[in-house]
Amino acid sequence: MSSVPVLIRLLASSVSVANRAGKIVRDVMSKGELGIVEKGKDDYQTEADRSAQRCIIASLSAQYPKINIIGEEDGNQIQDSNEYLVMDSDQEILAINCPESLKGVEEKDIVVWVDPLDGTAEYTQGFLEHVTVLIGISVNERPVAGVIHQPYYKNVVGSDKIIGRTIWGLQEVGVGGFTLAPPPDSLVITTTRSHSNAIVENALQVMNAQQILRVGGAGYKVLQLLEGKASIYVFASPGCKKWDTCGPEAILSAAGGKLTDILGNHYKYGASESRPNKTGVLAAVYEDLHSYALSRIPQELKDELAK
Ligand SMILES: Nc1ncnc2c1ncn2[C@@H]1O[C@H](COP(=O)(O)O)[C@@H](O)[C@H]1OP(=O)(O)O
Ligand SMILES: [Mg+2]
Ligand SMILES: [Mg+2]
Ligand SMILES: [Mg+2]
Repeated sequence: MSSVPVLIRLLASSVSVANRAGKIVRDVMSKGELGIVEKGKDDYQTEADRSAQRCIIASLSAQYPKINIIGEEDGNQIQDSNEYLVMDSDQEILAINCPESLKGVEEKDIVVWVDPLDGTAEYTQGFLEHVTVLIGISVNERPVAGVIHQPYYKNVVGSDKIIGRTIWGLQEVGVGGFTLAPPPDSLVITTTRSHSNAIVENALQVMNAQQILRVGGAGYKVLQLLEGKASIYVFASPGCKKWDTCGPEAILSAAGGKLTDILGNHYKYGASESRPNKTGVLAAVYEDLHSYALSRIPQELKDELAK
């Protein structure tokens, strides 16, 4: 067990803890007491965000004390979180052959970005399939592994109905938990449904898209790219933060895709980086779609966001 490199063990633990966090998200909803707190304009937190984060951070920090773990929500009372401790590891991930380049990674080299519930606005409004739990693992400022868990995904396996699924990605290994599909035949853009503004709309208009999907969450939109439901994810606004993109970017790049800001630059995921992704999000599985979108965005709009 201890011969398994820490990065693989951490990804295996992240898959297990994301599953548990997803159950917490469902349980809070079915109890019906969301405990909504307004953090800012169009920015909410619920009991599900708080409890899921406590579960993830308590579980990972108990097992990996030297890793820097950064979560979206404030105020983690780790001391009374024992009921939430998840010490399991996903066996399929544990069996992965670690890429040579990641074998020597130590706990102190790793920064983990946690979004316990991505798509909080949609969660409170009943768009439950948009909700995800995101765990992003970065090394040397780059996302190398990640997990997107969908607590409300409906699966039918034989005669059994299974709720929830977990998607993972690891640099140089690939992705799992779903089937990668080619992009749609026509240009389909996916974007925000709850954080739009004039600049966001301007960046959509110039794309000449056949269809614009307005859905919640960075995790869900990246999944739409991976499953061939959308061609490009365009969000020309500063609202997303490092925990929104670290996990999804890791999975997208493990699948050969690309996530950048709207200027085409990669975000860095070191612990001292500022939290907001100030210059927006542009993502696609295919390089030509990403560069098409990049070429369509007017320079004035890029300058406006980069200001
Ligand atoms: N203006 C904003 N204020 C707070 N969070 C934002 C904002 N814009 C985006 N986000 C975060 O980025 C995610 C993706 O954005 P969108 O759904 O608008 O495309 C949101 O679900 C939200 O994450 P979270 O729900 O975890 O707070
Ligand atoms: Mg939030
Ligand atoms: Mg989020
Ligand atoms: Mg969140």
